[in-house]
Amino acid sequence: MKTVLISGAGVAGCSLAHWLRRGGFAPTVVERAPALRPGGQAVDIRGVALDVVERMGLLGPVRAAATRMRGMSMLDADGHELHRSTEATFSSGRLDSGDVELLREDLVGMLEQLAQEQAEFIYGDRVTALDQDKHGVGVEFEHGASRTFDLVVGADGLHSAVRGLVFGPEADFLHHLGTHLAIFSAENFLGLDNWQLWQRDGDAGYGIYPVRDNSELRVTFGFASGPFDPANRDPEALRREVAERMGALRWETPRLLKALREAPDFYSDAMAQIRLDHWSRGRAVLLGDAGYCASPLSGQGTSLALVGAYVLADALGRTGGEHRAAFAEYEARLRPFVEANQALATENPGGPAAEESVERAKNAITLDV
Ligand SMILES: Cc1cc2nc3c(=O)[nH]c(=O)nc-3n(C[C@H](O)[C@H](O)[C@H](O)COP(=O)(O)OP(=O)(O)OC[C@H]3O[C@@H](n4cnc5c(N)ncnc54)[C@H](O)[C@@H]3O)c2cc1C
Repeated sequence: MKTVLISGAGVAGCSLAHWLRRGGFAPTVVERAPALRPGGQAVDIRGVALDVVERMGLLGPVRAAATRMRGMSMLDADGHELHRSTEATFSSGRLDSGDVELLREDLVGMLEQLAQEQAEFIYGDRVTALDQDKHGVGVEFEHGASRTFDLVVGADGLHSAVRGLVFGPEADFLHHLGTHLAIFSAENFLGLDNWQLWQRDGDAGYGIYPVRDNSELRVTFGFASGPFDPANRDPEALRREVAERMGALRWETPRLLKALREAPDFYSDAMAQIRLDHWSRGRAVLLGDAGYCASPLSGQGTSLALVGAYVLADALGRTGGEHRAAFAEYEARLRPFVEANQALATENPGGPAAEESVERAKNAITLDV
């Protein structure tokens, strides 16, 4: 049985572990965090990605966990309502579309549970060195003993370590989109009932919505920023920087600042895309945000990860694990889909992509060849 090391237990890594096991491979997932990572806002599953979820047997649970937003209000800098909509929200698009929006942590929990039954999971460790030859890939870990695998997959997100080890420095592939995001939870002190608030104040603003039956809020704070310095990724330094930027805003900022300081699930990153000419080198291949992050602005990062995992496992299965042929097929099938979805983030700077573009992009691939 061919062995595959997957770096990263996010949407991409957990999905791939499931599909590889079903295809007769032996996957091992190594995740840097000590346990499943909570936090983040809601993510969207759209178009072809819903078919993938259905083939995993998860469409029912995913729909049951979907957010139930009724609409949204846009606010001015002092919190006065400028406009409201019961047809669409910024986070999920049209409310009558059939697409699913759910909390990232709920989706990853379901995917991890499915994969856990079949794959080896190692938490609290990470790859530190890779050494490929024609027989396999020698892998060194920060804590565990060295091992050899037939293949290695980098599914370790925007700042992928596997990409760094195999392809080179992040700065060569990361395209900053000019904004930085921070996401954290708060009590529902605004009394929101399945209703989103979006507020803009100059080049910064909040997106706020209630989750878990309105029992808590997830707050997104976005602000214009220069290119992200990958070296400066200490979470507490980021939290201080975010607090400083939030301090310039009016409205509910004092209470939001208190929530930011106390939040156990603070997450922050640059809005950026990853673009590479090739997603594989030898026995190593990239998947999801690690290889082709489209940024939260596209609304399609989760769907790309789900579809990418399916296509990669399918290609490996049909080539009997012959990685050169499989990686070439994976890339040929997936690249047009990736490009159509990355374009959603840049088509209308400062606002959402056109509905027709989203419809086209979310279905720009067929699962069966
Ligand atoms: C905590 C968190 C919150 C997020 N919140 C949002 C959100 O609110 N909205 C949104 O649109 N997108 C969010 N994202 C990004 C979104 O999940 C992805 O764009 C999308 O789901 C694609 O998933 P992925 O599996 O490729 O990458 P990710 O979801 O980023 O998963 C990558 C995984 O790899 C792990 N990892 C990182 N480095 C290493 C390493 N060196 N070794 C081992 N493991 C490693 C990470 O801990 C993570 O579990 C979030 C990501 C994270 C990690």
